[in-house]
Amino acid sequence: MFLNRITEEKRKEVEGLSRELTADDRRAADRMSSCRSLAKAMVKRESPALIAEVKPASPSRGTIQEQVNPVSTARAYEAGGASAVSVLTDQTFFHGHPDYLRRVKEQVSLPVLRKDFILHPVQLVESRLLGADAVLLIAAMVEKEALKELAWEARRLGLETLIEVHRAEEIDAALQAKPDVIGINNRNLTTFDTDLAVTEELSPLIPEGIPVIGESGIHSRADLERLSRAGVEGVLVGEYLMRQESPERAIRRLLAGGTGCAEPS
Ligand SMILES: O=P(O)(O)OC[C@@H](O)[C@@H](O)c1c[nH]c2ccccc12
Repeated sequence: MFLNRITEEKRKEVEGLSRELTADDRRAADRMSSCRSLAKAMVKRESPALIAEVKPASPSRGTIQEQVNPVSTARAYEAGGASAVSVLTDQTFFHGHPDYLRRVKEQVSLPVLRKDFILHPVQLVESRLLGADAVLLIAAMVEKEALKELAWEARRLGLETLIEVHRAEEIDAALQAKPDVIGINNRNLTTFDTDLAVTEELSPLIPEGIPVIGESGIHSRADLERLSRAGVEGVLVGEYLMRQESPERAIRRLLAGGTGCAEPS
């Protein structure tokens, strides 16, 4: 199962990081601060706020974009009107890279979300050093107490948290960890089935006052409107944007209406 494989892989990375990060690195992370807020960027205007993702590949789709230039992609996202950028830093399954995040943070002025599989605090220190403003935590990946501790440690380091749920049973653990943003993943990380109905079912179960975003499987203006009707403040879009010749125009179309059709390539 995918989550088990990824957990195994991440445990190895955690061992490496624990050896590599020096006491100086850890002190530097403690002193860093961020002034770009993902949660504040999720305020609802006419259409939901858009988090645009730099996603070179995925386990369900294989390679999405062969030659990725994370900086020009993120710049195009910003120019098109995205409210935040998400950067996959996992190399093994998503062909991302930690350095992509560092470079994107330097070159765009939007809040930057680190998309990876975090199960140990040392990955939060690394995220802070890379310049992440927020990190993804996946409720299905860790026990309830561990989720709380990771979220607490993230906050201590000045990182916001996007806590992701896919099943109603995970919502309580997510809320107890006091996330800055809740993400409802429309994709099941075991079967990779993706269904926008997941956001429609779970969104009413989340109390007011915390920004909610719908994640995965958004390919058109109609999809975005559907999630907007389900009450989300934001949406997270990866593959669709990575396949567009002009991600900038694609975002404009998603946010401003139009046909929602993919551009001819
Ligand atoms: O490419 P899509 O279908 O637009 O999905 C983006 C994003 O939601 C997806 O990449 C994602 C959601 N949760 C994750 C957790 C880890 C890695 C990736 C993800």
